[in-house]
Amino acid sequence: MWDALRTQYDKVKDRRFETLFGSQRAEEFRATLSTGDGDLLLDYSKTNIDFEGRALLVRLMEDAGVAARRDAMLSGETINETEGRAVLHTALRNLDGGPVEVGGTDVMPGVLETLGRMEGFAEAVRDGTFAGAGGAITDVINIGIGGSDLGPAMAVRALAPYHDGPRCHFVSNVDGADIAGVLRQCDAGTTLVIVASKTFTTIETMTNARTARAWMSDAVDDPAAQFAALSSSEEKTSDFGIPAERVFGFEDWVGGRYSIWGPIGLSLMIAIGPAAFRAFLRGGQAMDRHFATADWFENLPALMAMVGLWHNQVCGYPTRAVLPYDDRLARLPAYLQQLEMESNGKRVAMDGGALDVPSGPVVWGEPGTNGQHAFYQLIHQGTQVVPCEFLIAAEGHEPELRHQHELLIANCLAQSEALMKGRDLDEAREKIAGKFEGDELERQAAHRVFPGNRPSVTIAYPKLTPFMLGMIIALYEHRVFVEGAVLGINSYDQWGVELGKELATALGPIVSGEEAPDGKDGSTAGLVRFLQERATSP
Ligand SMILES: O=P(O)(O)OC[C@H]1O[C@H](O)[C@H](O)[C@@H](O)[C@@H]1O
Repeated sequence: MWDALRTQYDKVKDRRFETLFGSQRAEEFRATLSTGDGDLLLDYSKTNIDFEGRALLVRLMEDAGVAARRDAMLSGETINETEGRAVLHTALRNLDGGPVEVGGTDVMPGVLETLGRMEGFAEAVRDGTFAGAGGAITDVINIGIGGSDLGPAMAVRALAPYHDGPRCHFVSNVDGADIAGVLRQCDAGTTLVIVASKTFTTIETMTNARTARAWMSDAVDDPAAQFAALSSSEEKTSDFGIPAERVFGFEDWVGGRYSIWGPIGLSLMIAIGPAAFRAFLRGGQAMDRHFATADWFENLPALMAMVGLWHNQVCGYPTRAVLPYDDRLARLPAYLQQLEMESNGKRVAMDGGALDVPSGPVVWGEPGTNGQHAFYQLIHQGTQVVPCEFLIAAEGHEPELRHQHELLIANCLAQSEALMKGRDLDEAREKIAGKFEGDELERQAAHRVFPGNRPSVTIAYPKLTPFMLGMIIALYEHRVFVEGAVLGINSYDQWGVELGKELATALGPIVSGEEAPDGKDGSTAGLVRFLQERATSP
């Protein structure tokens, strides 16, 4: 099927897809998920995918058995084969969807019980029933990294208009600068520290948690009373001294980068309240139902995956830019970097054999319009094609600034139009005709040509509500699933992060001077010496 797709690409690669727009293209190459809480539209008509290409992409998914694998995931089978686990983050948002079994046991009673405990605790923090030594909680610090940070940090920022709880801070980096900057803003007597770590062994998180505990001990008599833990290892949380009533556990079938929907979302729940958090879950659930049942031609995650596979594995475009025209989604690109690149950045298929196609693009991005004044130059005129993904809401949360939102929309739509249409030499000449002549006119005009024919998709929605954010995140999760299933890889392990961790542990005593850097390569040893010699504090 890849060969057929490559042949299709060779056939269409010099065609300007702008010319495809005739009677029906815009309607045929978009899909909408309509719900009572808002509609989500995916427009992928500004790509070089035509009816033939799309039919081949659907066959690619069918040949890979994506539907069967999807059903296996949703019904709790052990699809994460390299770790021997089910993949069931969908159960965390299965609010009224009936039983989900893992190994013959329904997991839903446990999921709903934990959700209820989280809600009770979040309410108590919000209404002051749960207080610190100095009174009602004013600040919450979530200490976690990777999946235990990026989800809540992204969502808390995205849903800022719904905040009516204490302030939320996020500490992730082992660089002391991160925690020092946050602690400076908080009063220990009125701060709740949430230690978020699925494994409760991650060195950055445990180091920051100990620093926070020491800071708290200096100010309050019982620091453990102002700590909560989110983890799948309840034994380790009690070793750290966090009482069971403030430990919110989850099972190993929730992957770190898919964990925002459960206990790892506690800081978000405290910020926006349990009702809004449930709306977020319902948004995810609406996308799950759509993904499980919609025809591939209408299925948003599948269509997003088809576009992704076409651009990276078939056309060979090495990166993809995520460009939210929604400032509160500023952390979405970072969140998606983990979701997509940690899930599908793999060179070996499930059977251990090498992949014969690229493993997925580098994902990057920044909110618009900021990026327009920075890296869009390369997107428009650089030598490589960067498929773009635009996100835009019909309205913002600032009705009094409607004129600014209209400018935002105009800019977003202008970018995808410019990428598609470009500007040819004649138009470029015309623009500057009065200013230059002869050879100089030719030279100057060449710099003002935009090749165009550069693909993008646009995701549009009414407003960034908790429900809508839930739909958007679940859309991306299932897109990753479909791409991984087509590539035949396991999207749910992450062995690629292990080697660096092992080497960092071994380098610890060398950096602190307890051991000599003997045996290290010359570059590493030289860097250790340079940094040791220039450190002025012990
Ligand atoms: O939640 P934790 O167990 O502390 O893990 C935090 C993160 O670190 C690991 O190295 C993984 O690469 C991530 O997938 C994970 O989200």
